[in-house]
Amino acid sequence: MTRNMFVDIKNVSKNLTDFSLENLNISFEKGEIIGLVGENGAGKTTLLNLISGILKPDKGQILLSSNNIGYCFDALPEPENLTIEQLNTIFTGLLAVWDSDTYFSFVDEFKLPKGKPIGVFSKGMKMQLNVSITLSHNPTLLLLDEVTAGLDPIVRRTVLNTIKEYAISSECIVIMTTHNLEDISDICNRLILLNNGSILLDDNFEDKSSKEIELIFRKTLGYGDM
Ligand SMILES: Nc1ncnc2c1ncn2[C@@H]1O[C@H](COP(=O)(O)OP(=O)(O)OP(=O)(O)O)[C@@H](O)[C@H]1O
Repeated sequence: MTRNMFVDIKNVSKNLTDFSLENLNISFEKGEIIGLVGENGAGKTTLLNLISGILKPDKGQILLSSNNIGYCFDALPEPENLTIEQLNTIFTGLLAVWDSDTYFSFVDEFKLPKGKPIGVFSKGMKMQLNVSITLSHNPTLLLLDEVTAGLDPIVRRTVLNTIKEYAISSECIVIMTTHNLEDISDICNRLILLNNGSILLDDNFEDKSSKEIELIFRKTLGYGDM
């Protein structure tokens, strides 16, 4: 699949009560898997919310090549009494782009039970379902907010591999926030470090270890070596 995809953020500012993101300029292109890192409160989720349209910029504009966005929040937002099968029925009715076959292929890959209420799922199962839903409407832009937080090493690896495979086969843009620098090392090819609403570092890379990324992170933020 070849698609001409971009996200273009131009002179964007957003003021929240005690936080502001000032005059942000940045672009993303197809094939990029961007790791968005920064300390707690740096503005990572705010930036994802601006890109997705959940938040509107006070100034500037955000241009997207497509509105088919897959936004995976850090918790499963669907009602807990529903089952995987019922969710399929709902999304089939709601979304013209919903692909049931893809949905059930992810559900089967993750070995998730289709008839149980999702509220009884473990954290890892919920995140695997979250990812399955996010990838089942052929999104051209994936926004992933801390999708590996609290996952055991095996589930984390499965989730990351699934995201990477989707990113490569669909040539979409992935923007992923994480506090785990191994996630960046494992699947990303671009690192963005946000601090207090500003971009401190924007680095394209191949094959960097999480240790090397941590050193860059610490150096850029002015912390000494460990
Ligand atoms: N709706 C809102 N109204 C007011 N302030 C907000 C709102 N949403 C976020 N903020 C503030 O904006 C700042 C950035 O929050 P954000 O969630 O974007 O940070 P983050 O980098 O994702 O943090 P974390 O790593 O802890 O998840 C914080 O100070 C937060 O309190």
